[in-house]
Amino acid sequence: VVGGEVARPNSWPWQISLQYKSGSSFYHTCGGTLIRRGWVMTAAHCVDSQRTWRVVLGEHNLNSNDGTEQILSVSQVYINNGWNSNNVAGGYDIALLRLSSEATLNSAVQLGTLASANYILPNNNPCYVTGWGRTSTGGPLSNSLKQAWLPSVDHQTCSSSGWWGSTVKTTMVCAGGGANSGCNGDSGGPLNCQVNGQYQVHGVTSFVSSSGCNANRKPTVFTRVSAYISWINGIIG
Ligand SMILES: CC(C)c1ccc(NC(=O)[C@@H]2CCCN2C(=O)[C@H](CCCC[NH3+])NC(=O)C(F)(F)F)cc1
Repeated sequence: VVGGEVARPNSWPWQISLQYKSGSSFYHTCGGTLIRRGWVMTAAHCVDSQRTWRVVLGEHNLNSNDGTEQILSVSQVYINNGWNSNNVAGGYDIALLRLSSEATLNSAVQLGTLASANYILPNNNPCYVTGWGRTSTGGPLSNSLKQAWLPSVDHQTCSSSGWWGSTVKTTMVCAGGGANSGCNGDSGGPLNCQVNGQYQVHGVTSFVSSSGCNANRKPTVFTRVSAYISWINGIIG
């Protein structure tokens, strides 16, 4: 997350850290959202390689014991059939992770509320991007979970010339486009938008400009969760 601030610990209790094993250690690689006690939603591009994954719930500082963490392994990865790892602009950048055991819900670990099927955010809807991703283009990951104010940008604006043009599809959500943005390592995490006074998960962090995370008029692009509700329900039942 570029810009914004460190979040109050566990104030986004559905945010998870997706980590992969290398040697005898695990490393943060992506974010995700806890959507059922045994299921996490993330980005397909986060899990389209063969690795040993684990999910950390109730995380705040990646490098210290907050006392609220629950570490669960991943028993199955479901990548949307439409995903093409050579074409992030094609969309379908969404995956589900079956956890090997169920999360315990408490003040630090809660389920995210997903957007309603087919719901389209109006322009400039209040939203926050959250994650442990780079804090500047090419910079380091954040030790602590960050949040940044990132109002939605409607498709008409986001797909116009000077913005993303035809790279962005209607199955995506844009947000930001100024000084604040998501950045590498925030992938797969939630775009948290306030609808009817409730924070709901409307996006899965998918891509930013390769010329810079907070490039002007290149909003952070998210998979539009409301386009995939039936796919999600078909898998988690
Ligand atoms: C032109 C279009 C197809 C296109 C648009 C944006 C990009 N962006 C990028 O490649 C930048 C640079 C590092 C990773 N990255 C990204 O945007 C990666 C997704 C890469 C998927 C492809 N392997 N996503 C993120 O960093 C994010 F924003 F989700 F946290 C690449 C291609």
